[in-house]
Amino acid sequence: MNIKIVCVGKLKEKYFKDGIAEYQKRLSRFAKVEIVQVPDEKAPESLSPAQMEEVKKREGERILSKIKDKEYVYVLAIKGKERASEEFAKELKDLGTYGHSDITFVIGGSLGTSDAVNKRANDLFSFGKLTMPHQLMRLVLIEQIYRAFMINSGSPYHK
Ligand SMILES: C[S@@+](CC[C@H](N)C(=O)[O-])C[C@H]1O[C@@H](n2cnc3c(N)ncnc32)[C@H](O)[C@@H]1O
Repeated sequence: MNIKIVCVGKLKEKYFKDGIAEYQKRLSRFAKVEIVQVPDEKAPESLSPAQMEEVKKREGERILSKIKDKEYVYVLAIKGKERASEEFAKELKDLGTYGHSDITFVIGGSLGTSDAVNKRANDLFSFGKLTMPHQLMRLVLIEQIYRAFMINSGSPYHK
């Protein structure tokens, strides 16, 4: 399975980089995991609603340019569908069984994802109602992907 995580902006903190690298290494026996970072739109702190939409639109265009038609796309969104880790694991297994070998996850920038990105999603995936910083979300997501593979392999990692 080929897993791609498309995200906005460069990771700055070493502790995030180290955590993500650790799970990427652990996942390498199950899947090829690629992390694609698109540039964030430089903008002042205070923006009008129209300017915010414009930032999301521009970042969205960069995100969409990294996604091919054949990819099954989960867009991470607070208002998406929540599921348990076991349900997510089964979904990933089923996607593989039914011929989806290219799975892409999208994490929006600090303002979230554009309508165009949300429309491209095969699934809007919520990790709960809490708003997480997009950089932390990368680490949480990759751990959950690893957990899903461990569940599917019957490992005691998932208790
Ligand atoms: C800082 S959040 C954006 C907040 C923005 N107000 C919104 O509602 O989308 C940045 C990105 O992290 C991801 N994210 C943050 N918290 C999340 C959650 N609880 N579930 C799913 N994705 C989340 C989403 O991809 C989001 O676009």
